[in-house]
Amino acid sequence: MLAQASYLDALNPEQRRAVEHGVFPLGNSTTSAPLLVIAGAGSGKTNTLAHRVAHLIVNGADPRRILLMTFSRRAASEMSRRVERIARKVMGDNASVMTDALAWAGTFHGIGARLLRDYAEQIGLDPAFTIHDREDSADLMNLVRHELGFSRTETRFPTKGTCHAIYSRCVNSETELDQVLGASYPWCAAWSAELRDLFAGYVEAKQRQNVLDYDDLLLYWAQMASEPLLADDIGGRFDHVLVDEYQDTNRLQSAILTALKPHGHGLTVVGDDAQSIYSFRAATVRNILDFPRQFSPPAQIITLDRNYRSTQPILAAANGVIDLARERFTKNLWTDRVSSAKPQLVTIRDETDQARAIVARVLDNREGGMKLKEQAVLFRTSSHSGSLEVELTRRNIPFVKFGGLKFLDAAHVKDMLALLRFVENPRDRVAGFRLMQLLPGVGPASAQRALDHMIAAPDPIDALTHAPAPPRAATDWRSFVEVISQIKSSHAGWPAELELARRWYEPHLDRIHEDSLTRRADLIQLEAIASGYPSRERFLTELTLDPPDATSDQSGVPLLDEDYLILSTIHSAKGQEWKSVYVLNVVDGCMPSDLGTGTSAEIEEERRLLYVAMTRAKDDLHLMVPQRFFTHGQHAQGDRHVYASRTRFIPEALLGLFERTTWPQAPAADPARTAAQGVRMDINSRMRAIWR
Ligand SMILES: Nc1ncnc2c1ncn2[C@@H]1O[C@H](COP(=O)(O)OP(=O)(O)OP(=O)(O)O)[C@@H](O)[C@H]1O
Repeated sequence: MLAQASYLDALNPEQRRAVEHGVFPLGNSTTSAPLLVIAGAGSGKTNTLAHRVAHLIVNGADPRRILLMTFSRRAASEMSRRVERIARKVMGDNASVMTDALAWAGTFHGIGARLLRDYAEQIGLDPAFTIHDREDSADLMNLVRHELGFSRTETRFPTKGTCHAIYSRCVNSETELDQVLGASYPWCAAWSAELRDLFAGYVEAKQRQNVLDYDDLLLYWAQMASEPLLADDIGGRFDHVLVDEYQDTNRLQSAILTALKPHGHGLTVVGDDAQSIYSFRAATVRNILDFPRQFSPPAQIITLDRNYRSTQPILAAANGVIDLARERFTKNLWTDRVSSAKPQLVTIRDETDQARAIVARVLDNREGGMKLKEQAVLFRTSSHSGSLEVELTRRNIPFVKFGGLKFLDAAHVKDMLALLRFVENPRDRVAGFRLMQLLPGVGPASAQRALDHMIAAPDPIDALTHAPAPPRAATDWRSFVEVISQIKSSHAGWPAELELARRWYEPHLDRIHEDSLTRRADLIQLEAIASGYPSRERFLTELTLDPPDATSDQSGVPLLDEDYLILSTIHSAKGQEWKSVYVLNVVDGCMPSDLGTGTSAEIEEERRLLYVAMTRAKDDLHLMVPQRFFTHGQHAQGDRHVYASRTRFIPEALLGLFERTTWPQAPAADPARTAAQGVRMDINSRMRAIWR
């Protein structure tokens, strides 16, 4: 007998089929045939996956043998919480014991890092490897580029960021360098031979320093899984492997899955091709399309096409937008949430008015009882929310911004993490370079000498202790060496060592940054975050792979019971929903972005982005169309205002799906502004007249 299933009653028949697929009675919960759930926006994908995991556990699956991979750490912990809530209905307090044991829930990269440490010895890795984020990787690329003399070439060699992006594209999409250059970086094609040398040098440098970059976590994992015995061993650790947001995985990720579960037993993937928005990270929608036929017999497909989130008019408009996509696989969504309010297409003068219009609307909603937290403003690029942030600050309206500058991107937070990373792995040159150059009197040459001295030694920290101090930095050098050895000898222990690190760093912080007071607050916050991790290694790994979202210029994420408006890039809004949603700058040049209008594949991805943004709204959707907006120096002309037109993704034929409004509601109501618009002056001739 299956464990009582009344907790599944709220699910619709398709969701329920997906949840119950291949779940066997208690004690016999082994494996099931592969399952693909194609789930449209708001069709309860996350809900269904959480129920499936709970259902597996309730029916005897061992939570320690469930591998659950999500797109972000936030999504993984949210999923674990939901699983517990569902399982609790059947198991009572025992549920938390079981869900706490869901140790293998995380992102692909995070899980990869853990497995690589577990198998390090067998694959020739030192398990104490540290992980470079994208900026560190670009810095290391830069060091190698410099060593090879490419930074001194006559015509300009691609920047470190571009070099790293090309490298990353090659390894993630498993594509030859020349092909990547031809397709995505034609202006760098002449540097093919040098780039090849650079990438070879970069790989050797990483290995000498015992560091892995983001891409390596998948690349090494895929390599490890290409050895059948190891693949078998890793695959054998898990009875069930479930993957969310499968549309945003790349070829390496699908190769890893196939290697772990060649017959697809126990494998469940969930995704929506209409929401695929990460092709710039080499994600490929083909992973979803090809999934069923990879197995024999093919995977079972269950489609969820009932949307529970949005009202019918919002869904009709979103369907209209995605209907115009060149290629589509999922069906249109339907809902029974009736409403007479169509989504609004709001024409406004410029970005300042856009901000004022939104604030007015947000406050109106709040008057009507809708919390700020139930409202979100979404945008294509982090910089687009500038005017709005000013308006909100001016009006004293609290907000939290997701996406864009991350907490960990702030220089001072990176400095502290570099210190911990250097203790963890003293061969990590990027970390060492960063730290040593914080000391007054230490430049690149003396830092390089010290690091060279260390790299050859069997005990690099001991070598550092005995290295001669750079002549102009004697005192600072001594306290630097001291703090490194103190943390290394772990007298303080984790996480207390962070306080040691901070005390060492604070005088440098005060010297380097004028706003050191706010930055200190970030460091305290970092200590609070650290206390949630069992060890220095786990803290560094998890934080590097999936940094917290809050920006450092706020005083930290507000407490849960406070109310605040959500500002988010569309990419970071993935998987979320709000009662009322405003989308900024729904104009050509922003959506599609100026940077994304190259190929038709890029344009299609921009269309899906608008679709993702629109499908976040439950009751109320406003698409803002400023007639003038400000672009940042991508063009020869630099920063400037341009006249914008409504996005091409909403052509005339779709206008009937929207209510068209302007703001301020009656333009004539502001006679001063209307009058001012009629004024024409010739200041040039007045200026000339001064001198004649
Ligand atoms: N069977 C159901 N009955 C009622 N409401 C449901 C049901 N399934 C899901 N929902 C509700 O629908 C909304 C969307 O669910 P969920 O967030 O799981 O969707 P999703 O498919 O992950 O969305 P997206 O892919 O767009 O992020 C949630 O508010 C959820 O509570």
